[in-house]
Amino acid sequence: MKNINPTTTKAWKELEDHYKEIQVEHMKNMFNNDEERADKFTIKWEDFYLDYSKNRMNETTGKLLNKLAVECGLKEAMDAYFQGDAINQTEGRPVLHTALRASKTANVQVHGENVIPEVQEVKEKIRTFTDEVIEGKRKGFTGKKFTDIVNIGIGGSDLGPVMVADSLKFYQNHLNLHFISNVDGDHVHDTIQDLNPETTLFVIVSKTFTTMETISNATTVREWFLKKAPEKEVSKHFVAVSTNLNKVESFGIDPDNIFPMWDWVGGRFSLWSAVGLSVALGIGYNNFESLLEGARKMDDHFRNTDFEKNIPVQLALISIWYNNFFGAESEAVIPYSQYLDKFPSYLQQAIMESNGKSVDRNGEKVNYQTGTIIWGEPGTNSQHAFFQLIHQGTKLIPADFIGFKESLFGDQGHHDKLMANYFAQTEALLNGKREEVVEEELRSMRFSQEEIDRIKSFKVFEGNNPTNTLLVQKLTPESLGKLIAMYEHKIFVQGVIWNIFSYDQWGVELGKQLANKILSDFKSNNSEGHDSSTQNLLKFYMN
Ligand SMILES: O=P(O)(O)OC[C@H]1O[C@](O)(CO)[C@@H](O)[C@@H]1O
Repeated sequence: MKNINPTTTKAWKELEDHYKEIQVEHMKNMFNNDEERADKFTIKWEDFYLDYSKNRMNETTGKLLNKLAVECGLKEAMDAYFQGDAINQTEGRPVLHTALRASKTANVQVHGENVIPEVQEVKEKIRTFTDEVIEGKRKGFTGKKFTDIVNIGIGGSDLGPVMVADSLKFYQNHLNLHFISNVDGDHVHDTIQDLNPETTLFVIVSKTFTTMETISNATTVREWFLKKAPEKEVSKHFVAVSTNLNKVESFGIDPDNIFPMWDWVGGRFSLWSAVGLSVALGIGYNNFESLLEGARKMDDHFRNTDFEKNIPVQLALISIWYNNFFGAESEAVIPYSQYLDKFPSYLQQAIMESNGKSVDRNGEKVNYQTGTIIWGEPGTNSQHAFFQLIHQGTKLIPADFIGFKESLFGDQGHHDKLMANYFAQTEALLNGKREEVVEEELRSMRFSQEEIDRIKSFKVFEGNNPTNTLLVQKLTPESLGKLIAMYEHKIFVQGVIWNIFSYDQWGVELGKQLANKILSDFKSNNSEGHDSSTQNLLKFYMN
């Protein structure tokens, strides 16, 4: 991979000059001056329709952004990513979540060995296990069928599975899924209080099996279970997903109940592995396979499509355009589906843990902005919460609008209302509302000229707010797989151009270390050795 400071490329310099022209242009005029604009900035692929014409860009912008990608060596980097080069250099590992959904006949080499047969073996294990639990062949210690599945994990070992389980709830079978992540005891106790140990299966997910939150929650749950069942029955009710087989066994989990994962899969990209076991249990193995199939199709699209028509590449470049040239700090993701409620928080980890870096691949401090802040909520709820700021605030907030042509329950009346809002918002953000229109409207409502002059400025919308509109046929396991993989590849492209390592997360370590120190301070009632603010707070807490 090339280690190029993107600001030193020719394309960057040209984009800086070009920005000065675009910055003062209103998108409304861009549409008025070019009848074909919408078609030019649309990518149709499978059941995805991406319209990115409502962005503050023209054809020159597109060309320069693509040139930037070429100069930063994106194509070579993509080859390195898919073929298993150790692109996670600070941890010396390849980044191969794509291998988890590759076809059976693929050949992906890690340290000279094809990993696909191993991946297939674990998938078979997931299939057999989930079928047995769903069909009631695998039973609890009193011979009853399982009714509840509890996933215990945090970060990538929670957010991916919980988001997918929530998003695909429509496809869920009779098993009830629960997720425990926070080390807050109220989370675990609130969850287990209504559960029956005889019919509950616990899936402990931790890549390292050392994470404080997960091990604490798993231990609490195990103690709770042992109040009702003898020790030997743990094997019927506890399974684990991890790379750390020794630690799992010493926790007391039967080796047959361990689903391995690999260090070449990052936690926040691991839902495609056995980390998705709870999902497979909840929606059945075939639906889980469809999720993977969708992601594989997006991998193929990303790998084999020219940059100009490549969905993840275009989304990444547009995001860089706003982040690095317009100075936008955040991006909103607004799914028009209540089922995608957890999608923005899933993306927060995926995007911010990956690209929230300030040192480049040469170990130098960067002199440009990197990772964006991600936030969002489903439409239409978000419209009644924070859209005021997007429409009339002082900040530029590019937004992705994700919608579906078909609703799942088929209530067309509701769906039309939902989608009317989805289309209306992007139109309003684009066009805004001019002063003359406001005046006209107030006049027709019989406001006096004096009143009109007093209030009209508050009712003006400048518009020119950028959005990407992604319209997908229907929310299915396959289309969700495509959607997640689309953002995964967007993350990759941005990391390449920003010349940062997207697949480590050293920034979360310091807090963990200090928490362990403070925990031991509690035991000895010691508040010394901290800054005076922390010291005062510790004293107040401990006394
Ligand atoms: O799966 P583990 O090892 O318990 O780690 C959980 C999470 O902790 C992190 O390392 C840091 O938050 C994430 O990257 C990871 O997804």
